[in-house]
Amino acid sequence: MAGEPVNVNEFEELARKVLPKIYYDFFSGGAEDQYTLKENIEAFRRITIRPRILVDVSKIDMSTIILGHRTSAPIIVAPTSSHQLAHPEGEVATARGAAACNVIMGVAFTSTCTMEEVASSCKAVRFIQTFAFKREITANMVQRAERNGFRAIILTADTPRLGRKEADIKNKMIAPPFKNFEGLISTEAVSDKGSNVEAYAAETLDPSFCWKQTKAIEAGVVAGIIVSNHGARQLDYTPATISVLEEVVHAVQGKVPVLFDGGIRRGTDIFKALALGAKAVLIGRPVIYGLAAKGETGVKQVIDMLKNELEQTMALAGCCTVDDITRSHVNTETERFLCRM
Ligand SMILES: Cc1cc2nc3c(=O)[nH]c(=O)nc-3n(C[C@H](O)[C@H](O)[C@H](O)COP(=O)(O)O)c2cc1C
Ligand SMILES: CCCCCCC(=O)C(=O)O
Repeated sequence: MAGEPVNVNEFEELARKVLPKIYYDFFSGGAEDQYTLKENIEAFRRITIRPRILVDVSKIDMSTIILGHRTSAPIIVAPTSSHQLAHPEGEVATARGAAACNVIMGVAFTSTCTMEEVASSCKAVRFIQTFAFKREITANMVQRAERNGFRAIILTADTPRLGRKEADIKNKMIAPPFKNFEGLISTEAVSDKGSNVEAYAAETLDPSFCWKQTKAIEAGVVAGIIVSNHGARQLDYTPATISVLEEVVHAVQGKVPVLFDGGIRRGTDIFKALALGAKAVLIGRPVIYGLAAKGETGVKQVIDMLKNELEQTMALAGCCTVDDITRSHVNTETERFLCRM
């Protein structure tokens, strides 16, 4: 690629060049056959946009309110682990990039900078992500989240154990120290069976956690739902997230906002997800590729790129605000098929 990257896919190319193969494989890979990984991207290509023309689009406003926080666009940085494997400044640089773009930063508990380091690095609105960890780890995380001004807790519910990422197993992927666990478990977790990320998981996750224990839902403390398949890193052959988004939106009946992630690489993808009912989207790998390529600047450039592309899509589709984006602005494959019958 000659010159500066002009889209997210070109940022991935840059990241692939600068990262050691073992880390590029870790960030880019999915579970087993990687069917779902490809589908997360391909399913977006099967959705087409139905623009409105001759609309006054001289002013486009992408801003929105997510769980009470006004942001510049319906974009959130997805919680992803191990940012220092992409760049020495790790999650601190990512959070600063998010803050510069005025979007929400999702921080994984399995980050390489501590929650405290991220919190003191910038003014980004921050959400902390947790797995169903053993109780003492969860209690510690909640107390620190409150103390450090995290505004929401994202509970990742699809990980009673870790998905099988075969590249990591072959590469004998070594997890970096996940510093938030310091004092809670041995951060020297090791395994002789390939990826030691699995050793971390085995030591910290509570696989018995189930619906019986999720009193939170009954108590009404669930403020939102994220439609996600973990970037296709857990159970392979689950459907592309964009293909099930609408079904979830219907089931939720507007009781809480529905957020979305998986395979967003273009502003048109964000537009499609909003048209199918998402309040906002989370972006995982593209942010990591920006971080790997250029640190904080790269994170900002990736988010700005997606914002610019969304703005362009809205203008060309005749939508001045995110609320103007409706279900009738997209056609799914099923609808096109039915039209032909
Ligand atoms: C390298 C990597 C690490 C991730 N780590 C976590 C994690 O620690 N916790 C979590 O809930 N999700 C994690 N995810 C899933 C993301 O939150 C998100 O669902 C996914 O990246 C969205 O798909 P995308 O990468 O296509 O945007 C991770 C994803 C990637 C690619
Ligand atoms: C308890 C360690 C788990 C790390 C998982 C990171 C992750 O969700 C992913 O790589 O995907």
